[in-house]
Amino acid sequence: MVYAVKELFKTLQGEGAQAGRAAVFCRFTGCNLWSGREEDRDQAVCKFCDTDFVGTNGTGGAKFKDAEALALQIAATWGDATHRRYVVFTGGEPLLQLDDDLVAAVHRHGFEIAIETNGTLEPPAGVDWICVSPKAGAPLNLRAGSELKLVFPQPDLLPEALPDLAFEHYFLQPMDGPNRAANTVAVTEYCLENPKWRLSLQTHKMIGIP
Ligand SMILES: C[S@@+](CC[C@H](N)C(=O)[O-])C[C@H]1O[C@@H](n2cnc3c(N)ncnc32)[C@H](O)[C@@H]1O
Ligand SMILES: Nc1nc2[nH]cc(C(=O)O)c2c(=O)[nH]1
Ligand code: SF4
Ligand SMILES: [Mg+2]
Repeated sequence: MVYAVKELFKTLQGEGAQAGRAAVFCRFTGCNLWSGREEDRDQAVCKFCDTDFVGTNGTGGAKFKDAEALALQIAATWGDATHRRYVVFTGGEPLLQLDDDLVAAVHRHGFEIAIETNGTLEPPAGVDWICVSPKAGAPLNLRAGSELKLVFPQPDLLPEALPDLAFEHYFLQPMDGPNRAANTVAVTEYCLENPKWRLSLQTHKMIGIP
């Protein structure tokens, strides 16, 4: 199939349990919880998104004609190092496009595969690291994985209201926007009282990398 990619770049994973690790980020175009247009934000299921995922005009963005073409570009973006090759599929919502063919192609190129997903859709088999970030008002269908990363606060999706889940790690990430400082204080207090949860900061924003 053809894959629509907004941007493709190498950086450090900024968030969650893999923070600090070198990774190629493949940001797919499109999401099932928001059109990406500012005029639709108020009506969207997910209203706080910090990301432009519309079109294919970002750094390294393009339409790729098949899985091998995209895997080759991911490998070229990573460079020569053969050790700890890591790709993060994000978006937008990556599970609208990530399929068995692409998983197989990037595995053939020696990559571990991570996804950042809103948890509404099932992933293909073989994904090595699954980060689920549930959204208030959207179905949480993916209830197990490597890490749960809940953006906080979402008044209609508080941590204590989550159903039974089976993740290896549980993170709260302060919602970025006008209240980021207050949200960071609130997450800190929540983690102090509820040690199941850990603070995830968006460290890439702190150091000015993508
Ligand atoms: C842009 S989303 C793309 C992947 C997927 N659609 C999802 O929501 O998980 C990547 C990550 O950024 C988080 N995120 C989005 N907007 C944010 C904000 N304003 N503050 C903090 N985290 C945010 C999401 O919850 C998710 O964990
Ligand atoms: N450095 C960096 N780390 C990230 N972790 C998750 C991101 C995302 O937008 O999915 C992201 C991102 O956009 N940049
Ligand atoms: S689900 Fe993810 S990509 Fe979609 S609007 Fe929300 S944060 Fe953004
Ligand atoms: Mg981001």
